[in-house]
Amino acid sequence: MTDHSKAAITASGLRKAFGDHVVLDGIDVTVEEGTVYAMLGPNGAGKTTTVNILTTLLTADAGSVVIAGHDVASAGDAARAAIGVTGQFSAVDNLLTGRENLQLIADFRHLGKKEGRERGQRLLDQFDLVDSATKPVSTYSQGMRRRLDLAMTLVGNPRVIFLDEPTTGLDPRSRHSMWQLIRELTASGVTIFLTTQYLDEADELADRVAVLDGGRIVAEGTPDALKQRVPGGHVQLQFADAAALARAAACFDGVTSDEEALTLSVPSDGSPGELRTVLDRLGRDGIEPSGLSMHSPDLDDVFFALTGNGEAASPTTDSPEGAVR
Ligand SMILES: Nc1ncnc2c1ncn2[C@@H]1O[C@H](COP(=O)(O)OP(=O)(O)OP(=O)(O)O)[C@@H](O)[C@H]1O
Repeated sequence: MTDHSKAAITASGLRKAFGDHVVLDGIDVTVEEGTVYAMLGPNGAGKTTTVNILTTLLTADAGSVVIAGHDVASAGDAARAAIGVTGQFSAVDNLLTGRENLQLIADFRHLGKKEGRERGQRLLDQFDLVDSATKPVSTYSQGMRRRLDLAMTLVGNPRVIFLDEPTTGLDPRSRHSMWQLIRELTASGVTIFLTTQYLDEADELADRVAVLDGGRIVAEGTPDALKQRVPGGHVQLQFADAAALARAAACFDGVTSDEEALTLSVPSDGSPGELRTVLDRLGRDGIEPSGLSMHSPDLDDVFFALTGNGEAASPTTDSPEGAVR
């Protein structure tokens, strides 16, 4: 990885309450230039509130925010000039075509006719929207709308981009194409702050991940470092019938058995030695599993261990594979 020494986003001691509901209870965020920072959290954890404060749409009750070297309290305009925001609710105008939407933003940014047209064309190319450029957005698929929304964010050439749940509700193919676009943006030096409910998305894209829960950041680090913090590795054993499953379950402490799937999860560090111990123990009672697989801890394990609130994290839209369940 490149050596990133400058922070694109620094927030310290952010607090926000709505009435007596404390949503953010003193959070600190540092995002290095040219990296992807993912904020994870169950529904209602305060992710959008954080994005709104970092992007100056909302004022914090306490704390400070510096974006691309500009303090939002004293140099809000300069901070805003450096950022682009793509929210959960698309900003595109359905009645206009893709090209017209891009042109509108270019005009709004006073880019000048020629430059606006050229930048719009480049973005249509980059985001694979050329064929639909002259069709009204009302005819676009969800994935196309999200791509156009992100393209519109890029018209102003922002150095820091905020993506609030960029792939919620997208089908797997559209998610992957969005991920690819995000990777290309970071490769060009752009800094990305994204919120997501999808742990695999954070794992795929983020250099650092923060888990927000109860108004605080309960864990922060690289995806690998976070995975090392929680147990979650296990051997999953499959059995041919319920009787074998029950006998096997009695051999170990701390196991989880699934009587419908006829599987047993035995906590393990995933080493060959531990696997041998498990199989030897079953062998002593003459129990033979019909299949087995090893599982290393993943971000799901981190999330559930740290938030204790897995159910609340279920997305309200269709969940693509890898969503929080
Ligand atoms: N303007 C507001 N007035 C009152 N309460 C608010 C306001 N905005 C947000 N909240 C509350 O603050 C809490 C955090 O909301 P926020 O939208 O930041 O969460 P989130 O983590 O983004 O959730 P989701 O994943 O559902 O988008 C919620 O309980 C929400 O109801």
